[in-house]
Amino acid sequence: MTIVDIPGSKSITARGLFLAAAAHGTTVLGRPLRSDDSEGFAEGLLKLGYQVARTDEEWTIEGRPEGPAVDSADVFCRDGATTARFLPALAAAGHGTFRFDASEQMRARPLGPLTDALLELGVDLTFEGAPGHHPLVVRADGIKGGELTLDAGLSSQFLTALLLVGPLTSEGLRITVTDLVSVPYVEITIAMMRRFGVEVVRDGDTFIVPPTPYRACRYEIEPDASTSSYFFAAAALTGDSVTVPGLGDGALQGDLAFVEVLRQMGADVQVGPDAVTVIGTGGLRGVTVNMRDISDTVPTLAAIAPFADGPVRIEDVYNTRIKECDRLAACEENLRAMGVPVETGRDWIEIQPGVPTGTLVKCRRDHRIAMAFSVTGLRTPGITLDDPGCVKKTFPGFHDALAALRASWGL
Ligand SMILES: O=C(O)C1=C[C@@H](OP(=O)(O)O)[C@@H](O)[C@H](O)C1
Ligand SMILES: C=C(OP(=O)(O)O)C(=O)O
Repeated sequence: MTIVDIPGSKSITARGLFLAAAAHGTTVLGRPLRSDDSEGFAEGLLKLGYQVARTDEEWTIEGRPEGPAVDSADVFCRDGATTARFLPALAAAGHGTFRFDASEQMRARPLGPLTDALLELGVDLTFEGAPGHHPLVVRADGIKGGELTLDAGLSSQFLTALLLVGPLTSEGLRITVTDLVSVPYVEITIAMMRRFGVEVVRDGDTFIVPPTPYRACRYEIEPDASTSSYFFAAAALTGDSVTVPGLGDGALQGDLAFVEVLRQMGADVQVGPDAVTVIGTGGLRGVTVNMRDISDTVPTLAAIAPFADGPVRIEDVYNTRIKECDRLAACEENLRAMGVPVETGRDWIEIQPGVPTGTLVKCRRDHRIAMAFSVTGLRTPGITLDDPGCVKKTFPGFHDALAALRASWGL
């Protein structure tokens, strides 16, 4: 049994930072993720004048329910969509002039449904370039609140940003969604808001957020379930076993459901109260799976799919085309380069059994493409990455962790 120490959840760290900044009192986040995305979020808060003290073990944040401590700031959100989508909402509830920009990759990703909602709420917001994209300037003067209709069919992060800012508005928010992807991420948001003292009421497609103040707390961040998927997949692929402590049946992250896909494919999966173990059983079955709720794990499944005894078909994942890269296209291109038969459509990919050959993986600056195809490399000699460093977005120590796993398995 190999125990793998997985760093903290990116999504929980980002929400923890937002909630801590918005709360009354001092919050301590235990075991936060230290990666480009989460450090970028923390740096953004610092730019907005919040106090954030970081050690490897915990981050301490002084809350400012009144909003940013500076009256102007220029925030660079790097590649992180949580930073780029959540922080403008936080700033809009304060007072001052705040500019947000992001990397070329993040500039290309959509923001429109969120910014339309903020405009509808009366926020003074302008785009320097293409409407609905970074860079943008928020001239903030508080948010009154009210009713909204939101299309969150491209990203649940639009809804999360509005839910998080809801309690900071003077009258609260009532948000009706016309479409919604990645639902488990919204559940993380609501559960964490509850820990910070705010109860969101859900009535069908409508989310009602009261103008209740957030209260600081001490919050322990669980290991990242999406990151864990590479190690669980590695076990399923090689016939070895991996245990991730700190993730269990009470985990908040929907991406833990990836282990259920591995179970369907034949792996032995044990989900206990404080740990999850995946044991490979020597073969993988083909599967058809809807991954709308867990789309960050699509590349992980695609990367082990050629080793299954039948086709692996992944459905309902259009929005993986607007992540760090077009992930369906990236998976298709790399699998094809390995000689694996693969087809894609607007929102699906189907991979046939095959024997992948070594190739230079084109990562498209996407950490998940790099990490996923590194797992293929456990069974395929000669897999190299054109951009190994891009893993820093969520797991700078990934290559060392995978090397340690290889060593413990004698691979
Ligand atoms: O809210 C979050 O923390 C996230 C939501 C998901 O995005 P979408 O809602 O855009 O699918 C996920 O892919 C992303 O990595 C993190
Ligand atoms: C899509 C991702 O990140 P984000 O949308 O938060 O940039 C991811 O981490 O796979």
